[in-house]
Amino acid sequence: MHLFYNIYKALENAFIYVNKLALETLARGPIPRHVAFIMDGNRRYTKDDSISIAAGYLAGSNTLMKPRKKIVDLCFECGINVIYLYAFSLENFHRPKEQIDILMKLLDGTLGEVGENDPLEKKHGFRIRVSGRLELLDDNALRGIANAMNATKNNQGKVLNICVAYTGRDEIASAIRETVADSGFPGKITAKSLTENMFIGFPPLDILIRTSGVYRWSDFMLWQCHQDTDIEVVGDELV
Ligand SMILES: CC(C)=CCC/C(C)=C/CC/C(C)=C/COP(=O)(O)OP(=O)(O)O
Repeated sequence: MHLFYNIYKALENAFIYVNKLALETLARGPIPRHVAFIMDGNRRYTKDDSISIAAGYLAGSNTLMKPRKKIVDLCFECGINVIYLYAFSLENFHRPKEQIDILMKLLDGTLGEVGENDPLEKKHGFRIRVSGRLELLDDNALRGIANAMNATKNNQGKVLNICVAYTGRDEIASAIRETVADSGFPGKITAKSLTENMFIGFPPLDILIRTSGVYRWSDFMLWQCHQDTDIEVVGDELV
């Protein structure tokens, strides 16, 4: 028993050391500043492990949001200042209602916990912004979202953007509508005026990561994937 415990401890220490080394190596740069994640493959993961879809989404959410070396923690530790998550697309509304309800409850559960006693938020002091057609969400999700945005609204610097009820094309269409409504004149539509009316706005993306091994864009952040130095950054607190 004693021998097994020693082997276990040695492996644990080796793991901590390798982890630290990997982080230090990564931190030497260059570090991307703005990174987006398409959080795909949660249902496929449930088939391999024969667990419920709810458990699969919870595992996905925990992999991102839990403290101690999970994705958001690691990104902020490495010096990435702005993270974007694609948590629910407009297309996802076509899924079975029970699956939509699972995700809405998860948003409420995870975002509803953000606040004073949340270790991840305490460690990094990041702001949470949620973008998309929030009016299409149910009360569960809206409650969690309101809590997270409110609890972190005074935080400066790091930002966790969560896109819900979102697609990139809908964002662009909505920005065109807003720009015309603001100016009353289609001639006022420019790349800059549209940027100002996007749900997410800027800054542009450095890296887009899709989990699950599938190579597809899925209509995420189409506008922001373009690096254009001529466009003024909107909201300098995001840079
Ligand atoms: C708090 C917070 C940010 C929560 C997010 C939770 C989460 C993991 C959302 C992902 C939702 C989703 C519809 C993924 C895409 O396909 P899929 O993974 O459903 O299915 P697939 O395996 O069929 O591609």
